[in-house]
Amino acid sequence: MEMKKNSSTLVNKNTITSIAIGGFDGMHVAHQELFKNLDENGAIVSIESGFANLTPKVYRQEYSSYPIYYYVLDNIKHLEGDQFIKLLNEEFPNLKKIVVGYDFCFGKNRRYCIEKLKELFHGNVKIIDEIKIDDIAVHSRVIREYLKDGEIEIANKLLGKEYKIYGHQIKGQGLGTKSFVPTINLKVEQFLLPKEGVYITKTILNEIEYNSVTFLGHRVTTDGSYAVETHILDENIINDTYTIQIKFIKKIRDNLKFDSFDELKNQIDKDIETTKNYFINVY
Ligand SMILES: Cc1cc2nc3c(=O)[nH]c(=O)nc-3n(C[C@H](O)[C@H](O)[C@H](O)COP(=O)(O)O)c2cc1C
Ligand SMILES: Nc1ncnc2c1ncn2[C@@H]1O[C@H](COP(=O)(O)OP(=O)(O)OP(=O)(O)O)[C@@H](O)[C@H]1O
Repeated sequence: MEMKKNSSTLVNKNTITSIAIGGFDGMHVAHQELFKNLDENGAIVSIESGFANLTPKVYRQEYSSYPIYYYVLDNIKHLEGDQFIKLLNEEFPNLKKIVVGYDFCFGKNRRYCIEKLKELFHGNVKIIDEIKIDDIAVHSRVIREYLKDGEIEIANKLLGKEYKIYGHQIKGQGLGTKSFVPTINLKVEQFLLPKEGVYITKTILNEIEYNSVTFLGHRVTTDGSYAVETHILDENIINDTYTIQIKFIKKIRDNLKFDSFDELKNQIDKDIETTKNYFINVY
């Protein structure tokens, strides 16, 4: 069967001797634990469901030095167990070891799981027990729920890093500089956005990381439209970069509707103070 592989991956598949298999959205702590069990000729086999929104496909390689090969779930989900293993052996002719988690299942109707994998693959099968942090099982779906609740600190713990999104600059209402504070307005695609509210963040422009405070949500006080806006602290940035990255650190408050621009301005000033104090105390 014709398989789509990551065109940016230049490693010859004949050299690969071990693989980790899964969805790998988030490249979280448990995923990293799987990767630790790969040898130096290891690779990541990423099965694309089309729903990844923590680390959408093109952003995933950043989080591992092992080459990632992508397979579209729809192209392989009809396979019987032996056909799936045959495919892996054909794709990676020198495959000696497969690393998966305790809940890994594959093939038609996910009918085949760990025992079948051990039976069908003639090599080393390494199973990773369920990884938990502070008694919370680490899974992409669990991390998504924490982000949707604005629980960034827990999400980041499970991710093993600060949750980061990519976006590009768009024009805002033009109100910020005039009435409030200057902000960079972003258009974000593919990434899950945390709950509406105000967050302590870091913003990366041209590979330089700045302390920042970010609002995301419907601008209920002004035009009501959905916005992602970041204010860089203590810097007068003329931003000419197309790609902007935002790392989320902590939620300060919910999105609020104010009766006047003055009240919103006061609150934004307080948010900036809160953020500055955070960076002074933590870094
Ligand atoms: C730190 C910060 C907090 C904000 N909080 C709110 C808020 O609680 N409610 C709201 O409607 N808009 C909030 N905003 C968005 C402002 O309404 C927005 O910056 C203003 O409309 C200017 O938009 P513009 O950059 O498109 O001109 C906030 C903006 C910042 C930078
Ligand atoms: N907490 C965990 N402990 C051990 N292995 C895990 C854990 N989470 C995922 N894995 C393993 O990592 C690989 C990638 O799986 P997958 O991307 O589906 O993980 P997930 O985070 O559980 O995703 P989802 O929440 O969407 O099910 C699989 O082999 C899976 O068994």
